[in-house]
Order: sequence, then C-alpha cells, then structure tokens
Amino acid sequence: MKIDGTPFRSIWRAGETVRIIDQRWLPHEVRVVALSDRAAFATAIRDMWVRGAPLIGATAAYGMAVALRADASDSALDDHWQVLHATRPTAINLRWALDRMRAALAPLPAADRAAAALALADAIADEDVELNRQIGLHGLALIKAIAARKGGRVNILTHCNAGWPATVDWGTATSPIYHAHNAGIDVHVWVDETRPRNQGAQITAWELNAHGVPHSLIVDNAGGHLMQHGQVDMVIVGTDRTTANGDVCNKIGTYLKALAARANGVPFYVALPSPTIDWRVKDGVAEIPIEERSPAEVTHVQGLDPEGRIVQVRISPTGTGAANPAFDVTPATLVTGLITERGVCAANPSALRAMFPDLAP
Ligand SMILES: CSC[C@H]1O[C@H](OP(=O)(O)O)[C@H](O)[C@@H]1O
Repeated sequence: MKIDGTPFRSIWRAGETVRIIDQRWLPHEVRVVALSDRAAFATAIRDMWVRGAPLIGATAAYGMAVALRADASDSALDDHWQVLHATRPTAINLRWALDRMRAALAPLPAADRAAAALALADAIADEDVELNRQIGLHGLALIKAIAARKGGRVNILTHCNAGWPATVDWGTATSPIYHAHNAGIDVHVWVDETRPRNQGAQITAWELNAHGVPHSLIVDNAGGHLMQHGQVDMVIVGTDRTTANGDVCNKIGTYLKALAARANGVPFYVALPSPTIDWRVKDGVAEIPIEERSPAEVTHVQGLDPEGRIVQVRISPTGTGAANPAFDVTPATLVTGLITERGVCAANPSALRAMFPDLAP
C-alpha cells in the first residue's frame, strides 16, 4: 500500500539486499532497515520488527535465503530452519514457509541453494500479495451485501493489526476494507487499540489513515458496548493459525470479541490465506502453542514524549508482575465464516476440505 503516496511493501529486495519496515517505531517513524544475516532476520521476527503471520513467513523465507549464502550445507540447511523456527511459536506461516523452503532446497546441490532460495522467497512474497488481494475481493462481496441491506455506512470492527504491514501487502482483514473503500462504499472501521503492544492504535490506525479510510480508535473493552448499541455491522479479524476444524488463533482479546459478537448477533469473520491453515491441528484450544511475551509489554507502554521522542513509560507499580499471553483461540462455533483467497467458507472441517481439497490431508 502507499505511504505518503509512495507504494510500499512491508518487505522487499533491493538487489541482493532485503529491506523491511521496522514496525516497532510506527506510527511515529517509518524506519527502513536492511537485514544482512541470519541473526538479523531472527531478531527481526523475535523482537517484532516485523510481525503478522504472513509477513513472518515471508521474512523467514528471505532469512533462509540470506543464511544459505554463508553456509548452504545439508547440516546448515537444517540449522537455519531450527534457528528461524525458534523465533516465535504461534503463527503457523513461519513453519509453513521454512518447510516449503527446505523441501525445495534440500534436493539441490549446495552451490545452487542460495540463488534458488532467493527466487523462492520472492515467489512466496509475491504469492502473499495476490492471496490477500483475492481475500479482499471475496470480503468485498460481504461488505457490499451489508451496505445494500442497511443502505448506509458499514461499521466494521477489527482487532490488532491484520493490515498490509502484517503481510507483504493488502493485509488480510483490511483487504476487504480497502476494496470496499476503493469501490466507493461508505465503510468506517472501529480500530481496537489492542493492548499490550497496541498494534491497532499504532499500525492499523496509521495504515487506514494513510489510505483515507474513515476509522475510530477504541479501547479494547468498548467493542461489546458498541455491538449492544447496533454500532457494529460486522467484525473482521486476521489469524495466526487456523485449525482443520476452523478454530481461530489470533491476538489476545479476539475470543472476547467473538463472544460479544455472538451475544449481539453480529457476524464474526476471519480473513486468512491458506498458508495460515494448520491441517495437522484440530483442537485449537488444546493444541496451538500460545506465545508468552515479556511482562514489560504489559507494565510499560510506548509513545511520544512532549519533545517528540519515542519512549517507554511504566504504567504499573514497580513491584507488580504481569502475565502476557499474546494470543487466544476462538472456537469455530463462534466464527461466521472464513474469508479465504478461494472464497468464504464455513468454519468446519468439511467446508475447509471442500474449499481446499488439494491441501487438506
Ligand atoms: C494477518 S496475520 C495478523 C495477526 O498477527 C498479529 O500478531 P502479532 O502482531 O503478534 O504478529 C495479530 O494476531 C494479527 O491478527
């Protein structure tokens, strides 16, 4: 999408150099950095310079390609896989991308692996852009139907950031919104700030602002109230891992939004590209590993000080500890539909298998 009129992706290549937007400093600074070796890629994923399931996968693919320049031996291929896979546990796209890279590279002579890996990483990035564009077209049909039914502004609530910075481009949850806005439909987005890291306040609000999409920032706990008062026509969120049964793992707080949506008759949609489906897992609550991040993300908050410096401030007493589960799992029974690149399907095993007969085991 565009930043000040200039088209951007969240990750791109300039010759042999891979560059990213370091998202830790958004919305106040757009810092572009080059990632030069395996350690830099691992740090960028682990410390959330880049984040969002599809982008994590694309970044890991490029990380594998850059790592192979240093050592492309069979043992190194496995070691690169291990180091990059260990960065974050929940988004399945990380494993999906690394598995796809290793499967394609292992049969090649070591001398050919780095170049082949770079080409495959490029392909994974380009595929992600197209998958998300297609998600947007299928989601657009849902928004159009609501607009036709109510004959006015469509109010959409989203949680965290499943926007273009969470992917290579377009986003997943935001792609239908961008398509609807571009088609002249009057859409407005309730943007959950999304504690503790505030990806909604810092990234979703920033990207919607840049594209001119009407939006309002809300505290995470306002969504249920807005739904009770008829202020939310649909919820669209992203996901970091969706199971073969249709259970949806996403940023912490998503489950509560799904409960409020069900209680108020608000359709709850999840937008995802097929690499985010983990066909090996059925019961999301029991089986998906939930990342536990630093308590400091809860006890501190980042923002601009009066002098315009980006600072962290403590918001709780020094002696207060914190728990920080980064994700939760919404059972498939609370999901109205899954907006995929092939169409909208029900969140159940048979519908998923019918939508993806070539992928389902
Ligand atoms: C399109 S996937 C976006 C997904 O990833 C985010 O998590 P994080 O910022 O920790 O990587 C969040 O769960 C979003 O819904």
